Amino acid sequence: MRSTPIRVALLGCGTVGGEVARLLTEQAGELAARAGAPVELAGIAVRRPDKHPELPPELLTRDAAELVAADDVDVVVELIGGIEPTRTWLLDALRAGKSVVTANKALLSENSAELSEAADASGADLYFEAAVAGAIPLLRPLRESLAGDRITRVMGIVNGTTNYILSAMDSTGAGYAEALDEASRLGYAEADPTADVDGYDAASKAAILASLAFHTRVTAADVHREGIAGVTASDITAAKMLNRTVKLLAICERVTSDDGSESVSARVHPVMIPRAHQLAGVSGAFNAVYVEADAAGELMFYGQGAGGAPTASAVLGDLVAVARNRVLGGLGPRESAHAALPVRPMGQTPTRYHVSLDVADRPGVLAQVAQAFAANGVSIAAVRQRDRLSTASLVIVTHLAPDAALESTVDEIAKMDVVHEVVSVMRVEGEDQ
Ligand SMILES: NC(=O)C1=CN([C@@H]2O[C@H](COP(=O)(O)OP(=O)(O)OC[C@H]3O[C@@H](n4cnc5c(N)ncnc54)[C@H](O)[C@@H]3O)[C@@H](O)[C@H]2O)C=CC1
Ligand SMILES: N[C@@H](CC=O)C(=O)O
Ligand code: NA
Repeated sequence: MRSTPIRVALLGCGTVGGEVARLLTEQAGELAARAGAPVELAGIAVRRPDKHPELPPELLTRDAAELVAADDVDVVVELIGGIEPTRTWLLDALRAGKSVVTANKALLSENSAELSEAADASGADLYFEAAVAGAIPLLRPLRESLAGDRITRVMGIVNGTTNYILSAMDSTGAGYAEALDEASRLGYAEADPTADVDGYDAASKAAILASLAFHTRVTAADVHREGIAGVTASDITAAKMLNRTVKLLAICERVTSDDGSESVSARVHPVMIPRAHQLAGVSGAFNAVYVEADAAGELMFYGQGAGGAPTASAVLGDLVAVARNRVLGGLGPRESAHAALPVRPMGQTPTRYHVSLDVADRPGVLAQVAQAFAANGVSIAAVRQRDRLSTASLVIVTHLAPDAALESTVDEIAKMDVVHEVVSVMRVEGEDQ
């Protein structure tokens, strides 16, 4: 084993950073054996040193920029979050040839091109396994194991906080605010939990997944985003009546047009899925992601998607990889954006809708509603009555159609005199058994 240590600057010592500091210290011997050199903390940047009596005081600093610039730092592990000043610190580190390990999906989904270019220019590594689906090894399989395959779809639950809330609403009927408070207390939520509930966090992750899967630069701004704030008790009830449940999904697809041209679609929104679907059984802060590839077929990745220790596991895996590269003189995977596929707008993306309506109880109403679907070119897969005793409740599930056509159909229906209330509208995935 090499005796010269790999020196690590740790930026941030909160939920994830605290666990990284603990594991780095407790498992120093094991990590050194795996990395081929001792992996040592050079310093830890924190906001309030007095709040960290558990850490050696000589390691603590309030000056992250100075720590990043220190001559004896080889690797910067960033666990603060947000765009600035972290972007500047990480660019400074990479430009100085220091490798970076980060869990910061918000930053990566906006600035990964700039960060990757800085890493390439100086011959440094940029690793970010913890940024998507916490502990689950997902980005490494996409970047490395599947580098020889053609990925067509990546779909899954990538936000633990919203999954925790939706699971609670579905199983115990717990209130939204109560479940969110609990998710924050357990360390799953972002510092500002609107990033979770409004879908920003999942959209950042979708951008990272789509970029890696389709070898194309996709940013958070390219991802269609809807959060769970609009999911009502009526939606949950409507889903239950269809033997379905509601999940917030990130869906990244390679779409081939009739002329053979390819594009990328990336979206995050609530979806009704059958209870028999494997994603329906993923509850609490767990995440699960399906990957479909031409040769590999269907793969599923499942595990803890949030929380201090699970996320720290992914960070430490990256840190060992970076340390090994330093010891052996190699480099980790580089950005792969050669395909440069265009991003398809949501309106043109094929989706399926579930629409639940309260309508006037008289003959001809169903025909009138069905006509609105037909006029927009949307074909209906199934119609049933929500309440078996009344013809005044309709549940319609469509076949695939461009999302914009489905949206205009619903707008049209909502304005009809015979439609008393649009009880629930949600996209659907998966076939009923
Ligand atoms: N908590 C989780 O389950 C997961 C978090 N992440 C990401 O990991 C990163 C960290 O998340 P958490 O640990 O949950 O956040 P956190 O809020 O618990 O920790 C961030 C820490 O950074 C400190 N900090 C803020 N500004 C600072 C500055 N200028 N200098 C030094 N320290 C500063 C804060 O005081 C806080 O202790 C974020 O990018 C987050 O998105 C990724 C996956 C899972
Ligand atoms: N806030 C995030 C944390 C992990 O990425 C989540 O809830 O999934
Ligand atoms: Na991961």
